[in-house]
Amino acid sequence: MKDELKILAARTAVDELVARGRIRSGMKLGLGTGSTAMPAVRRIGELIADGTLSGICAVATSFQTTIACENLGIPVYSMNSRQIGGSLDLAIDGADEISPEKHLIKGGGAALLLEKIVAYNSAEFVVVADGSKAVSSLGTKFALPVEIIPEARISVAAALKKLGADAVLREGVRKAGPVVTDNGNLILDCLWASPVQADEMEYEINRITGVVENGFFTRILPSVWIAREDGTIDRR
Ligand SMILES: O=C[C@H](O)[C@H](O)[C@H](O)COP(=O)(O)O
Repeated sequence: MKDELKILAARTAVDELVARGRIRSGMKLGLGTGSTAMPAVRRIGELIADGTLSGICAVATSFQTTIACENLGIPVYSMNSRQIGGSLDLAIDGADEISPEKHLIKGGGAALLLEKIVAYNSAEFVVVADGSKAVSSLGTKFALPVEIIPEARISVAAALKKLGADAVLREGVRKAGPVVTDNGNLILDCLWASPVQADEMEYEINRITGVVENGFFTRILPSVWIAREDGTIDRR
């Protein structure tokens, strides 16, 4: 059921954005990571294949999405390429949690760094999700991913403790040892005993030496498509 809702949110968002001209031929698009972003990527691939969209230049936010784009025939470029020039027209992605003020937690798939570079350098940011992602507050349920330089594992965990967070090193699944991100870093997953002010915490965590990025996304206001269990779409 949840998978169907993810597909519904993703496809509805892409189709409405195309119908309203917010996704157009020739655009530079950021493509997110994860099980909800993927059907959006697939839909964009279909619209390229049937000729509805042409001249799309995409930036993928992970190896997973890069491989999907290769399979779907979506042209992928680096943010630094001449075609992209460091900024995008629109980025579309999933989220792990969405607060009422549309602050996000992202990075459940450890792709937060490139996702944030892409989102924060896009003129428009679109988030697609199933209803389970809409929450009343952030910090106490889904652990905030923090990408760190491996050598700073202990010192960053201690600094996060001073910010009230219990930080746990993310372990690999079907791999001995920790998760290593696409950028060669580690992930600390952080939980607080009570809800946190995400915009302040996004800033404070990134001041810790050895932190590369954290999964709070508060500095760009996304347009959100959430598929509810009854099959309706909540647009925020
Ligand atoms: O690192 C992964 C990303 O931030 C994902 O967009 C996020 O974890 C949501 O993933 P999913 O749509 O699979 O729940």
